[in-house]
Amino acid sequence: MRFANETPAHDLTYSDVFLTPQHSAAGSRLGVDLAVDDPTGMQTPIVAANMTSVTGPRLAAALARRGGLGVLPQDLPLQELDAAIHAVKAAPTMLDPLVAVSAETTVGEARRRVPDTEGALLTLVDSDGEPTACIPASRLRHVLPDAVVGDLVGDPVPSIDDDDVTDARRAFDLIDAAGVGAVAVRHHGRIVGSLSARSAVRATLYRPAVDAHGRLRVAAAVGINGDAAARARALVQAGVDVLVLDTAHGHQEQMLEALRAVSAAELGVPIVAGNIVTAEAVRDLVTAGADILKVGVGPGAMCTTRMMTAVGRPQFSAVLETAEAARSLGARVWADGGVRYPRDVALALAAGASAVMIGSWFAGTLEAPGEIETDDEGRWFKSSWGMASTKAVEQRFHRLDAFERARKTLFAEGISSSRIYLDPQRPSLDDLLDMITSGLRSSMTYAGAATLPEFHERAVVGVQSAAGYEEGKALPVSW
Ligand SMILES: NC(=O)C1=CN([C@@H]2O[C@H](COP(=O)(O)OP(=O)(O)OC[C@H]3O[C@@H](n4cnc5c(N)ncnc54)[C@H](OP(=O)(O)O)[C@@H]3O)[C@@H](O)[C@H]2O)C=CC1
Ligand SMILES: Nc1nc2c(ncn2[C@@H]2O[C@H](COP(=O)(O)O)[C@@H](O)[C@H]2O)c(=O)[nH]1
Ligand SMILES: [K+]
Repeated sequence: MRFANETPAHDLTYSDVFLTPQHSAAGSRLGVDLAVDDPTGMQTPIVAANMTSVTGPRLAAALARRGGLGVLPQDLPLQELDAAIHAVKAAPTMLDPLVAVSAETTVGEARRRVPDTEGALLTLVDSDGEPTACIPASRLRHVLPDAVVGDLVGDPVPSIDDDDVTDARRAFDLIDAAGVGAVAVRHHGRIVGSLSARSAVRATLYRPAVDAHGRLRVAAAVGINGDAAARARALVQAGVDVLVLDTAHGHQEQMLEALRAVSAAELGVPIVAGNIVTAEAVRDLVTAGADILKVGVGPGAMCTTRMMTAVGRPQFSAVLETAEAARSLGARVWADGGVRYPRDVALALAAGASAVMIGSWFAGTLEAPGEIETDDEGRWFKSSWGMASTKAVEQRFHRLDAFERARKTLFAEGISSSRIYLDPQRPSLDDLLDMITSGLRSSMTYAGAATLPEFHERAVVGVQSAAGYEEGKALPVSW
């Protein structure tokens, strides 16, 4: 990447910069390869943050199915992490996962689990948990919320055989020929999943991130307090593919000790560590054993660090400088935090990040762990909070006595409660990924790049005024 004019004298963030179009030989946006240039096995450069309100097994599986990686948070007890890792490993790589409801489930509850969007299905299960029929979520439309799903079954949606699903194009044609948005998928007559026409299309655009056994990949975070190496070993034994050593101030002695210990354990998985924002921190953490650095102090949507401490660094410059330092040592960086538009993802990758970590944006999806709530105007939202907020600190240290817990909460550097609204047009993670990756694919062809390393090499970045940034926004009503 190079700047179009002289290298700026001060640090910049995403909205300060723009990409200039370059001569392109890339024929089509569909020909762009998004495979990730780091050792994690990702096929799409998107990581879901290790935040309790963002990444659980459902979101991690949904993201890995599209080539990205979910990082399970360090605050979960080991037993729960173990179950979450197993759930991701058991999840389908191609089919849509079943959302099971019983005949007694109320319509209100079913609607909160599967909103009425194109191709959305509910799967009715019997008392043994065995799927008996898939029905479209649209069937719950105009029905009172206290009715039960069992009374609405009627004709189930058509089904196809799982042999037909190995070829996504053929599966799409079968779904299309059936005249429905989605079908049930059967193996020897038993319902094993469902597939929407959109998912069949997506299967031709994304490659899942899978391990050597063809199972979806998943990462997990480890804090720096306690025996980090023992916890890391337990996680790898449970099946984790990538470890993320994570603390607010990654350039500290406790982190370096934890990194040395985890690295010495030779667990055979890539080690990500952070958060940092300087080239000096890159060198220290790589020397201690990090393969990838997690970069970003203060850009996060739930983060109050900059206002509390004045510490941090505008994210574009932080990524640019650390990525260069990391690449010179054979390491990589992930750009963590502050991503609000697809353009921010493109800019982080142009600056040299191998992947981009997203938190709050993904908290507002169907797949995020929280329940859907409804505000006074009927709009759907999910609750989110920062991992350094009073709420998170109280949860993390619930085992400490009240006095010690009170001392810890003094240092809160995050928001305890925020509402992340679901976009009614794009309520699922898949919808957001489509938006992000189509923006990115297009961005890459404007820069004349067919792969992410080429994008980093060829990108030319300009610096803009606030008015220049404002000009780029769409106008929903006339001016
Ligand atoms: N990217 C970002 O900008 C930030 C991210 N976070 C996220 O919040 C979560 C919790 O992280 P964290 O608060 O580090 O908790 P951890 O549980 O990981 O503990 C941090 C340890 O580092 C010590 N420490 C020393 N200086 C600092 C400092 N300036 N900030 C924080 N700890 C310090 C703490 O001791 P003691 O408590 O005694 O001081 C404690 O022992 C993580 O997921 C982290 O990524 C949090 C803040 C900023
Ligand atoms: N200073 C704080 N940073 C936090 C907190 N919780 C999470 N984070 C960081 O934000 C990113 C995600 O950024 P987003 O803009 O996509 O939401 C996450 O990975 C952490 O690094 C917090 O409480 N305080
Ligand atoms: K912030």
